[in-house]
Amino acid sequence: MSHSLRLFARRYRPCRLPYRRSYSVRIPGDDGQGLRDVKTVADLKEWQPGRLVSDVQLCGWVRSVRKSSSVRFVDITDGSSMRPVQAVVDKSLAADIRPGAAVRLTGVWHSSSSSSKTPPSVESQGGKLARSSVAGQPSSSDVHEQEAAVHSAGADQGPAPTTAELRVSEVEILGSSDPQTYPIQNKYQTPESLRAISHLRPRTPINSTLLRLRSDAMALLSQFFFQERFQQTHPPIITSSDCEGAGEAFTVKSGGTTEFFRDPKYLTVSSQLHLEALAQALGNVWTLSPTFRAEQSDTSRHLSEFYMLEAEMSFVQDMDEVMDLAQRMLASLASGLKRLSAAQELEKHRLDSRDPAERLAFEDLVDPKELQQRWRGLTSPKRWPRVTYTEAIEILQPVAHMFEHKPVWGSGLQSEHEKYLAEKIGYDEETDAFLPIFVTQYPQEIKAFYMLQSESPPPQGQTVDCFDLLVPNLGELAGGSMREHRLAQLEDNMRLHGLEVPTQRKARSSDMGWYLDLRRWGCPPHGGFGLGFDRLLSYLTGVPNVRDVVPFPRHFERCDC
Ligand SMILES: NC(=O)C[C@H](N)C(=O)O
Repeated sequence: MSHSLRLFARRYRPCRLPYRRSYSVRIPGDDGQGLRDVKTVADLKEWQPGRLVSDVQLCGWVRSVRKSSSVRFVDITDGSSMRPVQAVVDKSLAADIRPGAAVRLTGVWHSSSSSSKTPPSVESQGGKLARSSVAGQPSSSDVHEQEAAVHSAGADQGPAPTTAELRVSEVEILGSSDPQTYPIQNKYQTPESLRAISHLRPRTPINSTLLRLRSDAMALLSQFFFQERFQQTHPPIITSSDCEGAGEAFTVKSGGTTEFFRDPKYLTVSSQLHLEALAQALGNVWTLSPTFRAEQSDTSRHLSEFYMLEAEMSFVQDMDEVMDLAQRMLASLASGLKRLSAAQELEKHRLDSRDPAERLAFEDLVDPKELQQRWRGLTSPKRWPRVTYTEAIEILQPVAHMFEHKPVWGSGLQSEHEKYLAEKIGYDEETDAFLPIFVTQYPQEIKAFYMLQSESPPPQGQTVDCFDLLVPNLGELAGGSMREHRLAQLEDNMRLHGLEVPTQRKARSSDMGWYLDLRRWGCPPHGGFGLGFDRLLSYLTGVPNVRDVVPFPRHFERCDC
């Protein structure tokens, strides 16, 4: 090594980065090397070091404050668990600890039985008595009272067993809050009223848990596809085509007077066409991307901006393989979620909730028995039922009087039909479960131009190799198909659907020439599906309105912040 190189090497010798904790909980002596894996409130609540530990630092938001004559019982959350952790703060230090405030508290962590001051019974705004569970000790897990709502009561009583808590010696207010104006109340707030404050809604216990479940689901899906050797890809959001057939597109406009991209462009209604291009290079691909539809449907199932999970498989000839993948993916997701805290907390705290406001919030969700039937169906080892569209119409026609729209071969299935089929065909008596069902081979005319014609259509008319995945209450959760991979047939399909078939490839073309190109060079048989991620979450959690599983919902006439 030359002298100058040696000097350079010495000067820029790699050194260990100084370790800075960026977690909400800090345990003294933890050098970040994983000696103690206590990083969040969720970890802290579980932590049983078997001794008192001083200088524990806890950052979080105050969920509630309860008063006794000498101390304040403060519930602190950092968003990592549905239930807060309890901090006990001397009255003299607690003046600015208010619901909603961001704080850093330092103190001694007690995780075993010791003597402590016993707090009062507390009464909520609604006048209902909120009880604590452990020998009269307020526990972070069962009462959530606004400071303003709490009546100071009773003298201190003798020693009692305690739950885990931080006995605080130092208080820092990192972001103050005025409880008189703070819109998140510890009383029941309807889903509609919370939707009007979507920037604050995630601070409520159920909504923050739903967002954690959403995050868990994304991680599990990434893991699933990674193990299946699918490549995760990023198809574009701005696209040149609005004629995919999936729904009304939003047009993209810049502020200026000229057309920014020369031709009109749109927000994507589905990543499928671009995924097909990527699948022809990478094999099997998937994405979980924002998708936009300008439909004016003001229903509990529709959003203008939603996340769609789409997968595309190359060298697949049999649509059963695509449906098998969809089933395997959902089963793996549901069983993975069951092992993680967000789903477990939603299930457990629905049963053990003592706070009247929280109980009311849980009552807004689908009945727990039905929810269990859904999860049992999703994780069932049985193959989910598969019926053709023609068979589905035959099932629906004898009960046509039950529906507003007549089930007729050649027309699309209405959501009332889909829900009926899902309940009728999907219910598995043996396991008391709702298996999702696949309805396959719809008439060609009512489906998108890219779908492959079925080889043996029914006498009623031509069908295509496609499927919809239906579940009770929600209807369509996913849709997929085999794609027409032959150029001439694809062009015919486009004409049949009234789409212009581009004759020449033009530079910067906004037509479908690029999509036809894919058929010109090495296009194997392929197929895939798209699944409404937000709908899936609403199905899994029992949240009846898809607007409540999305942090910032956008839908017809609403795009608040
Ligand atoms: N990737 C897919 O198959 C989804 C389909 N393009 C749809 O929008 O329903």
